[in-house]
Amino acid sequence: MNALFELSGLTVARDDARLLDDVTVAIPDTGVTAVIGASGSGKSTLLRCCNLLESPTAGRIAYRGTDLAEGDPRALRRRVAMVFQKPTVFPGTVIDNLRAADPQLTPDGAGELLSRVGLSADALDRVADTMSGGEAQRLCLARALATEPEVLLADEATSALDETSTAVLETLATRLAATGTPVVWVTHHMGQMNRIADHVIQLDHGRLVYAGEVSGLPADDGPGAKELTPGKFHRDNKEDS
Ligand SMILES: Nc1ncnc2c1ncn2[C@@H]1O[C@H](COP(=O)(O)OP(=O)(O)OP(=O)(O)O)[C@@H](O)[C@H]1O
Repeated sequence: MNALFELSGLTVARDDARLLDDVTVAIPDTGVTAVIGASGSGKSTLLRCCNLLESPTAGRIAYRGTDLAEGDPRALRRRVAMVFQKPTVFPGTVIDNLRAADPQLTPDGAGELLSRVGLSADALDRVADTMSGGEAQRLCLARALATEPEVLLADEATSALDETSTAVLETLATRLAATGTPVVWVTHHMGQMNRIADHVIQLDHGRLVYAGEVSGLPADDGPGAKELTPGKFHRDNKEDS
């Protein structure tokens, strides 16, 4: 299997706590990989390491065979785009936001990006901070796609969104993956994992507890399991069963 990201002994320690503890795993270079686990299990930290927003205390990450520590973080982030739980729009209009990622973007190109995330091209001249949370998140996704990234990382990107916006983002993720742009998607929701993911990485207290296909997850966590309750995602937690 070709690895998109290869994590070797990845450890992140802060204030005597191990946010990630000796995680060794290869994230496949195809499809959607869901990163799951209870609140505080280290999902965001893992994703942030993949984008050089966080530095490991020990271990290494290779991106398509090249050690991330050897690269330029800004150049990497154009190739490995990331969207976060809370959308952050820049001052100015929608097209200003998109041009922050690609200064050469034409109005037609910008309209095309908006249509990919289910926003109307009429929104190009809207003041970005007047958008609803769901619209702002879609704009952030369009902005992330403006650099034509090789990979999309999404950290709980739909957790504050309504069903319509969630469905748009999920569809986009699976389409991106199907057209050669792998997606790594942090989620609390087993339903969402089942809808979009091909592969899963499961963390528990900073440690890797499962990596593989969705169908191979243990019954408690696998297809059909109920939604995760933050802080209650442990296979041996009888309250969850
Ligand atoms: N800079 C830091 N210093 C100390 N502890 C931190 C720091 N950043 C995160 N943590 C702690 O590390 C743990 C892992 O955090 P992380 O955000 O990676 O988990 P998560 O699985 O993404 O959680 P959630 O699902 O709630 O977003 C948490 O207990 C968090 O409080």
